[in-house]
Amino acid sequence: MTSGPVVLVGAGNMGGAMMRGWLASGTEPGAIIVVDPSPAPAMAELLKSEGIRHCPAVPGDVTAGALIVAVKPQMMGSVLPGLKPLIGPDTVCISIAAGTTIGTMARHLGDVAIVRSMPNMAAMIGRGITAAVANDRVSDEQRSFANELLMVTGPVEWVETEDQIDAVTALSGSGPAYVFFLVECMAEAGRKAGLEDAMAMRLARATVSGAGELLHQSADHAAAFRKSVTSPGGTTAAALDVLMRDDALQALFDEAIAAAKKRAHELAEHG
Ligand SMILES: NC(=O)C1=CN([C@@H]2O[C@H](COP(=O)(O)OP(=O)(O)OC[C@H]3O[C@@H](n4cnc5c(N)ncnc54)[C@H](O)[C@@H]3O)[C@@H](O)[C@H]2O)C=CC1
Ligand SMILES: O=C(O)[C@@H]1CCC=N1
Repeated sequence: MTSGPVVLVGAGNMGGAMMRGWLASGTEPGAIIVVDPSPAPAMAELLKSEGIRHCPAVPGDVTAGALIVAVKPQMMGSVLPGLKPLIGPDTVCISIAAGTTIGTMARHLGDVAIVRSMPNMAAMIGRGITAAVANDRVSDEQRSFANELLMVTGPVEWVETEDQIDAVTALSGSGPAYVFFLVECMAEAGRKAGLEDAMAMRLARATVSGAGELLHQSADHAAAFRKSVTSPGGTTAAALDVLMRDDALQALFDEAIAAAKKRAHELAEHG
């Protein structure tokens, strides 16, 4: 099954992160083929320097061992039909696109082995988290091959239903953006509290990345960390009283994640 090359369709931010992960984990450049009509200059340079075959259009002489589709969701409908020639009886097709369902992929690609996955942007530094679901055409061997290809950007969680992938998209797929916005909000609040702009941003960034690193390095519950920052009657308690009042922040997150999940369903409908 692994005899065919790994064909990456779309070498942008996410596809590029995966490709760099494959190279770092020892995949031979000759075992990778990239299909992308307009890769960014840095990516085009990397393909050249690594000696990775770059095809601006789908090649006619390749049967993929794994086919990884990493184009924008809105492109999926126009890109998928052209990928059929890359698929042989043993190919496992892996999508990382938000929203596009296994059903939509099968409509374009045929009754083939399909894994729908959702990584996140921290894949770019090998610190992502990916969830994946497989259709019933995926063999154990194909599933472990897919797992190997996905885990180069961080841990992989396998879920049972596609509905869960939409929830994953809303939580961890889009999640880095919520954290970046949190940094922006904290910095702005710090500025209003009297700090100079750039310093407020430096403090907010370092706070969020440091807290993230604590979570990364320890298995302790987030609530346990929160409690150890919070002295009774102290400054943190005063701030948390505001953030937790009437479940304010929780209610906002409930609404935000439900909106993202709904959007994933809408993207699926337009697939
Ligand atoms: N950016 C993120 O944080 C995350 C993105 N995703 C998913 O990953 C997918 C890709 O997103 P990004 O990497 O951010 O997008 P991107 O815009 O950085 O990359 C897309 C790439 O596809 C290429 N492309 C365009 N038309 C093509 C075609 N016909 N054939 C082959 N390649 C083509 C573009 O040249 C570009 O290099 C999306 O479906 C998105 O839902 C999933 C998780 C996180
Ligand atoms: O915003 C999006 O649609 C994609 C999916 C997860 C992160 N970015």
